[in-house]
Amino acid sequence: MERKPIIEIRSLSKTFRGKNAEVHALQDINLKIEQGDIFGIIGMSGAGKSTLVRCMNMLEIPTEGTVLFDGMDLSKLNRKQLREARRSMGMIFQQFNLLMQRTAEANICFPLEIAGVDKATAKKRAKELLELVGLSDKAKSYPSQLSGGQKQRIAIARALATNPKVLLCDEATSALDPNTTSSILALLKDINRRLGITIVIITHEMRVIEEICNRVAIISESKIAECGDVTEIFSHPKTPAAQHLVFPEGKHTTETFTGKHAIRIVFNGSSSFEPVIANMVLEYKSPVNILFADTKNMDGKAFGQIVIQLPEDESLADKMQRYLHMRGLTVEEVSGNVG
Ligand SMILES: Nc1ncnc2c1ncn2[C@@H]1O[C@H](COP(=O)(O)OP(=O)(O)OP(=O)(O)O)[C@@H](O)[C@H]1O
Repeated sequence: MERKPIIEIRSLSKTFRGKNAEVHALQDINLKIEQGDIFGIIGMSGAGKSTLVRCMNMLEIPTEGTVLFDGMDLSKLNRKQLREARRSMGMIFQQFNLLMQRTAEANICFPLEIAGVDKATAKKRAKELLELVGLSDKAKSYPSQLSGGQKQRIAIARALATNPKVLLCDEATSALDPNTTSSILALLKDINRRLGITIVIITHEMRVIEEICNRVAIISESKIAECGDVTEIFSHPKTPAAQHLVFPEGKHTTETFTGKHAIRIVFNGSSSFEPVIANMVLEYKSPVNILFADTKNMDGKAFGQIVIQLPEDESLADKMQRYLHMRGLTVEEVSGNVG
């Protein structure tokens, strides 16, 4: 059953007009982000990711096209309505953007003060949120006294203060070390599960998509190159932009397979990361030649591809192919370049 889109983008383009030149930052973008998604938008630097996320809350006004938030066309709202809609979309940034002269607690209270919430209620909410992000003991600390990961936790608490339906994250982990990145991603996942908040993540890091997203859009040169379930895109990247992200340069082989019975095994997450080829060799007591391999283990599931050369013997090669099929793997004969 299709869930309701919380954000829908239709035929969106954004052109920046400078004195001498125009930059087409986004061209004909169409996207549906459904309620409860952790939706990743990945692309190289300059691809248009930040512009896209800023168009979602109208921090950037699209040149053409429509942004529907919870069914409302944002371009049709008056200023007051747009302010209200924006309160339903929290945002966090790479550089945290905390107010340095305010304590952690006062930073979290800030959007509530702007929304006209009384001080006591705002403080109570800040206390709950500090607990949620695991920093109850830092209420009175100033940003300069906090680590990067702690600052991002405070920024997340602040973004959640007004009970948003969506949390927009613009490179939220790019300034953090790998361990801190993991802990922030785990917190975002927890927020998504416990509070049902839809999360949109802009990133240039594959690991962010791998660790927490269920849907992904790959943006390349101002356009959406591919969009879909993370498992589907990772197992069958179709466009060069997606292939480049999933199997980065250097991992491709330029070798040409001319021999008989070269097969490509695609791991699409439906099988666990068991040593399937080793087991097959043991079962049939005949070696196979691994010609190319690029697999990754995500959540205990295997993704990627391996190209192997099966034995010359037709009936044995046939049996081996069936063995692999039985284990839920996609197997196809290849010749030529597999990269
Ligand atoms: N305010 C602006 N005025 C003019 N050009 C802009 C403006 N903002 C972005 N651009 C241009 O639009 C293009 C897309 O930029 P954007 O910041 O959205 O990319 P990005 O994918 O987020 O890249 P990065 O990860 O490096 O931030 C770039 O060519 C950028 O120079």
